[in-house]
Amino acid sequence: MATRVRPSSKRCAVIGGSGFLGRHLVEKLLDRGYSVSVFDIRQSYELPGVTFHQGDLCDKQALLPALKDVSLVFHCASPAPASDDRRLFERVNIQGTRTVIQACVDAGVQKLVLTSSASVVFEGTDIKNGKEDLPYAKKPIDYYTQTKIEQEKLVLEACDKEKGFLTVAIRPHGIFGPRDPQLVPILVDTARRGKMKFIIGDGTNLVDFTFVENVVHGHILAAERLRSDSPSCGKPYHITNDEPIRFWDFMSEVLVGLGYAAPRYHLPYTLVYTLALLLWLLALILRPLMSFKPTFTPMRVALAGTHHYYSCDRAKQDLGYKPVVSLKEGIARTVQSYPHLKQGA
Ligand SMILES: NC(=O)C1=CN([C@@H]2O[C@H](COP(=O)(O)OP(=O)(O)OC[C@H]3O[C@@H](n4cnc5c(N)ncnc54)[C@H](O)[C@@H]3O)[C@@H](O)[C@H]2O)C=CC1
Ligand SMILES: CC(C)CCC[C@@H](C)[C@H]1CC[C@H]2C3=C(CC[C@]12C)[C@@]1(C)CCC(=O)C[C@@H]1CC3
Repeated sequence: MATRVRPSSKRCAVIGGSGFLGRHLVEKLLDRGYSVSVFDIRQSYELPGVTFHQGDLCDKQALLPALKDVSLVFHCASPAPASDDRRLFERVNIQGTRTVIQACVDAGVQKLVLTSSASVVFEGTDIKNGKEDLPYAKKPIDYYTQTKIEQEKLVLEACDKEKGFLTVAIRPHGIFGPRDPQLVPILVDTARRGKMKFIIGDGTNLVDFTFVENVVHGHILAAERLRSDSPSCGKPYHITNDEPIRFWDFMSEVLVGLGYAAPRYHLPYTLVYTLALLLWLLALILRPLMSFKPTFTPMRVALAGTHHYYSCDRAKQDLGYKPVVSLKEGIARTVQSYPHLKQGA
């Protein structure tokens, strides 16, 4: 009888490995002695120990070679939230994730770790110390979040101990750090256009921002602790810095660190949210004629003006998680990594 060769436990694949989080994850996996296969629609770097496979994750035939002899897969690919493209999110995050699961099963992969998002429970209203048992948002704030919910459900429901296919989801929030293409660049662009003078609301709302290395640490712990007898099978885990900070203090620290002025003047939350909603509707109506992207989208205003921070107690208890980089150090390292975004550069 032919015996199936069990893939090496030190060989893994990172789908979305060319992205911000994906690349940090790949670098840490290499440090820890893994050999890594990256699957992404684009290739953004080269590293010894990494094999690149370029393709669309919606294509199972393209995925399979990247999963050959791999026992562990990290799925951290997604279209950028700012694209606000419903069809693209549905195709990649929902149908594509079904394809990823099928490809993993066909290739004999034993563990799948999904990068979900803490936003799957966020509806635009306050969440204080939210735990994983909060229900999924019934009215998600955008298409991105809507499809991240469906994606997480698909991955967690696919966990099958009998068949030896184990899954877990990590829910980070507000990832920042060197090479982030989103948070700091958008913030600096807004400041350079003179639009970062205002604080939305009273400025006291607490939010989680998570240094990328802590997110990576959470993913690796989840993967290494995932066994058929572990409590994490088929479960989601919040991974944050565990240091909620006032949204506007975080923005101010980054801006001041890069030489820009901190926002000072207050605007009422409801007024800004209503204006953002009207602008978003206008952009939607005018889309066939012209394209414009408002900076203050309803999603960003909701994120900037409400409390939303999450408890990591479950990750601490089941995974032994503890942040490895403090918020203070994370901000300092991030600011230092963007010399080209400094005022006057
Ligand atoms: N950045 C943040 O604050 C947060 C991000 N997340 C999640 O973390 C994950 C990683 O996000 P980032 O690194 O920030 O984004 P990113 O945009 O830097 O990386 C995503 C990667 O996915 C790839 N990708 C997109 N569509 C693909 C497709 N059809 N086939 C193959 N590859 C494809 C992109 O090329 C890119 O390299 C995503 O799943 C995102 O939803 C969750 C919470 C917060
Ligand atoms: C213009 C300013 C009011 C805001 C500038 C900063 C924002 C670009 C970021 C502040 C919070 C960030 C965030 C995300 C993207 C970037 C911000 C809106 C996510 C939506 C990324 C994807 C997720 O899963 C959740 C994140 C929440 C926080």
